[in-house]
Amino acid sequence: MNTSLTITRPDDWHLHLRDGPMLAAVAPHSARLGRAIIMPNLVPPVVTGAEAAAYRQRILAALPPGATLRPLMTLYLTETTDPADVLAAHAAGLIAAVKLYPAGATTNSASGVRDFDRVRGVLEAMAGAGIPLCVHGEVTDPAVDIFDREAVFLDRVLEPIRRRTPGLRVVMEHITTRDGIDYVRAGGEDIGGTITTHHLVINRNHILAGGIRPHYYCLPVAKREAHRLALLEAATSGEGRFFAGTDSAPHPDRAKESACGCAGCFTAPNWLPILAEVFEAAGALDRLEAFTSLNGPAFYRMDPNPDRVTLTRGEAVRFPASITAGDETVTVFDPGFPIHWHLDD
Ligand SMILES: NC(=O)N[C@@H](CC(=O)O)C(=O)O
Ligand SMILES: [Zn+2]
Ligand SMILES: [Zn+2]
Repeated sequence: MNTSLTITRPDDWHLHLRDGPMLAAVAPHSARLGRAIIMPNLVPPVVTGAEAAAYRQRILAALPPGATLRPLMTLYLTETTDPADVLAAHAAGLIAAVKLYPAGATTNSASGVRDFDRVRGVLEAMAGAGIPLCVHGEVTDPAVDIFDREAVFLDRVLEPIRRRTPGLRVVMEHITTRDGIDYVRAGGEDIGGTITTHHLVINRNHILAGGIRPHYYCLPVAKREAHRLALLEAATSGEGRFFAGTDSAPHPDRAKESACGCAGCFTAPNWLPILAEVFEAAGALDRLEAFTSLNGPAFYRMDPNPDRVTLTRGEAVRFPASITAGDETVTVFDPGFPIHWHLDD
């Protein structure tokens, strides 16, 4: 049995760092990554290149001394986004991607896209410049069952967009279904997909059986076990088009433990040890590095990080159940089984 594993320093290709006191509290938990794609769904959202530059400075200021994390900024796509601003921000090295939220699909998505025809010009400009579009892939049609919203999005929204925008590079974020896995697999060189740690661990029973568990509620909502197994198979396959994006999405406990609890799991403190445990159980520890450290940069056309980290297996590790952010507490994702791996100092 492996007792230690040295891999290229991991990246996180989907991370929410928030702002203000929450940013100050959560940023240190991602400080030892190589890079992270920073989600722009602040209130108000990060829409322009200038806003992304300012947010990047706030993130850097929140990181502890010696942090290795390099934030890769994204812009929040709106129906009034200016293609020239996107191109300029990308050309200046300020942004790595643009994020598409269907309006109303998830946390802080009210400024997102309602009419996809209105973003045609931006998407064509992005295709021309090779700028990836990161997609929250769920339809918002209230007539569609919440467990079907990802699969329906592929047919109704994503496939038409990709067909009429040749060359557009797309990351299907936080895939939760076998349909999503199959779509990305069949989609050619221009599409990749992130898979979260929590979706490799929980299915919908974890949220709903034996009492409602708000800390397992995130969007897209976890699906039935067969889907989790499809995600696990894809993540551990080593295939280049699948890579780790934690979607670590901290919310105050007060906002989650509520009659209308908000969506998001906070995994930044323990996602890598959990992944090591999950890959070990699947007999795929030798493919962890591809998922956390190699496939993502290859899709984003970047080099892997130049340095390495070591994970060590030992006694079960106790992670804090929650952290403090200003006056709030934020519960850390509990995988529900012991974790024996930790990241060495
Ligand atoms: N995943 C979530 O459940 N929540 C994310 C938004 C998102 O990534 O959809 C958040 O910002 O809280
Ligand atoms: Zn999302
Ligand atoms: Zn997210």
